[in-house]
Amino acid sequence: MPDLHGHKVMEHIDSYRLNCDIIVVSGETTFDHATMALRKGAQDFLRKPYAPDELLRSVANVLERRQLKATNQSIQLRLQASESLHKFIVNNSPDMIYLLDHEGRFAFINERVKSLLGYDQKEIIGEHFSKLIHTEDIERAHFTFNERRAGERATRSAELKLSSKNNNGSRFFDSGTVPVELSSIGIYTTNDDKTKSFIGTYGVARDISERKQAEELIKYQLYHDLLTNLPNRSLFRDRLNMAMAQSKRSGKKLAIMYLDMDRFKIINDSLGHYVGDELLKMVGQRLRSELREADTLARVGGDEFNLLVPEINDIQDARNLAEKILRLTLEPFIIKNEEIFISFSIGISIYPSDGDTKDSLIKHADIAMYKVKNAGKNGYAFYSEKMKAHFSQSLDIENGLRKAISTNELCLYYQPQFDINNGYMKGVEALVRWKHPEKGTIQPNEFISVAEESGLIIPLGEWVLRRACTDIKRWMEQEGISLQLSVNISMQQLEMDQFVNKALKIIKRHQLPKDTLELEITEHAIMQDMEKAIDALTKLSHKGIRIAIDDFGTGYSSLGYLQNLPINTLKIDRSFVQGIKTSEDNSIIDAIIAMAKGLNLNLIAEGVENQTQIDHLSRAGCGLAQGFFYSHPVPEDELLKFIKLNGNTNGQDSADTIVSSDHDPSYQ
Ligand SMILES: Nc1nc2c(ncn2[C@@H]2O[C@@H]3COP(=O)(O)O[C@H]4[C@@H](O)[C@H](n5cnc6c(=O)[nH]c(N)nc65)O[C@@H]4COP(=O)(O)O[C@H]3[C@H]2O)c(=O)[nH]1
Repeated sequence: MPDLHGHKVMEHIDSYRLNCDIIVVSGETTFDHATMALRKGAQDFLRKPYAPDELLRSVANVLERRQLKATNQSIQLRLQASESLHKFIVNNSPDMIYLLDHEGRFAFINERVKSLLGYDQKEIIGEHFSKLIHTEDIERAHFTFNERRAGERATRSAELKLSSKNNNGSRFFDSGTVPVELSSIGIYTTNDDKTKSFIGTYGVARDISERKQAEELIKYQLYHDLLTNLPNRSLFRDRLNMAMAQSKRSGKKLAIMYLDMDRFKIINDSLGHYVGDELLKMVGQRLRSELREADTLARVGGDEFNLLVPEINDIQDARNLAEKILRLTLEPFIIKNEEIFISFSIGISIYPSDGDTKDSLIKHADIAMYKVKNAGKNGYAFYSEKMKAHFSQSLDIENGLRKAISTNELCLYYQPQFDINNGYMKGVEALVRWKHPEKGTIQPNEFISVAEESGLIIPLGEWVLRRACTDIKRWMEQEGISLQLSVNISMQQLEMDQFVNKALKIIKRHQLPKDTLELEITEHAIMQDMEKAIDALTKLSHKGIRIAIDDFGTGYSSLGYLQNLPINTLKIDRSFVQGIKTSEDNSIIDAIIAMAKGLNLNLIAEGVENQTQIDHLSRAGCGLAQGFFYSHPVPEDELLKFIKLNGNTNGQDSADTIVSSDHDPSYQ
């Protein structure tokens, strides 16, 4: 190359990064020249003159090196790819992967530590594992890692709680804490003498927050009422157990309150289940917000709540709280723009004086609550031993009555009703009796109230109505007797949505003439739910069923409400009739009769026992009467015997015989 220096050629090759190897063949023989050429990238330097073999060897060497270099490069590339693949896999693992040295310090941790606990990897490398363990679990963590040192096998996985960097990660189950399932394997090296030395720990920690959350939810559901989010019966009993143990130690009393929402069923039935549910939620919230942290309010049934008040000084504390709860119900609850007023019947039992087991305390509070219900609701009562005797008696009656309805132990007696002026029998009132196989005949006063409390009045009332209609229909068809029939119904029956339809069905099936049946309901019962009463009674009245107000004068004694009700008859209560002693001093009963006449209602006096009463009633203008003066309630056969004897069907003849019966123990 006469015009170009070899170095220039090499610079050119270098600047264009030409993929070729250079062997310099030069006439320059100095050492400097040769090193310069090699420094600039020549693979070999041959001095001229050279032997061809020498050049061939040099080319072969360069080619061989070139081949080796290419192989080396490809191995390196593969290694790099494999390393980044492993790095990718490790760092993108859903689990935290770590390596501890023999002192328990992190030698490696994957990137998962950032998303899981908020730390950068470099903040953790070199730190002791305890930095990541929640303080509660430090001891367990040490145990886990030490256990691993005892053998080569992986430890059984342990559940631990880790702490996050900033204790406010919202994704964490319990703020700042991440539950993990951790497994670890000891790493050992084999010494020259074949013994093994521990050099560290390799392990994986898996986030189990979701599983724990699900477990926690299941646990919550087991111990809470999901509608109100209040504790349920199980949790209440647990807390009561604990509170009793605490009371035993401290010597302080505790109170249990059994709260039953009055008339919830009616609200639920009339306004619908949505309103009922909302009401329960709102009631729970209102009560809860006024209680102390340590008190436990639980929902234990549809409309029943239990309240545990631990550590009271004396029963005055419980009294104050019960009064406060009743005050809280004075404000209405507003649901769907509707104002709903509620009240509670509250029974209270005190530990240790009213029981030393949780069952007895709860039961006694329940008994006291029933006492309040029977006394007119909306109040509270403390349990007493006397209540228990009454309660167990009621329970016996309830159980017996339940059986009696299905085994036909009930029967009907009939008490005739007479026209005062001519003595004609106009109708009969059906009165239920319980023919107890051991106790003999039981009077309704002993079981009607229990039937009402227990809800048994519904099947009982249905049985009475059906049987009375069957009887009167038979008398009409077989004996040619035509009488009016009075049947008692209770408010609970009226409140039942299906009652009207059921009653109409029974009457239709028996094809009773219009106006034959008169349903009697007490003034007091109507007042319990005036709206419902008006609605149901109006429907019945439109179908030709007569309505009578029983025990008139004992309730509100106001005629104002009567104008809204489809009433045909007022039954003057026995107490007024029995007040008639002489013919002069009877202003109250005279006023009642005058009012009824003013409203154009039929009047029937109950409990007439003597001629003086008859005379006065007749003078005052009361048309009908029933009572022992004429007849006690009698069984069907006696009634029919009397009618046959007197030919006394619906006012054809006059009654001059007093009907009596030795079947009824009330006859004297
Ligand atoms: N001292 C006295 N008492 C007289 C006289 N005349 C009648 N009585 C009694 O007065 C009660 C009249 O029935 P009530 O006012 O409807 O009062 C009834 C009624 O409220 C209820 N009852 C009876 N049967 C039924 C029924 O089938 N359904 C419902 N819901 N209640 C019923 O039980 C109450 C008591 O019934 P009974 O024991 O049969 O008592 C009857 C009757 O025996 C009298 O001259 N003097």
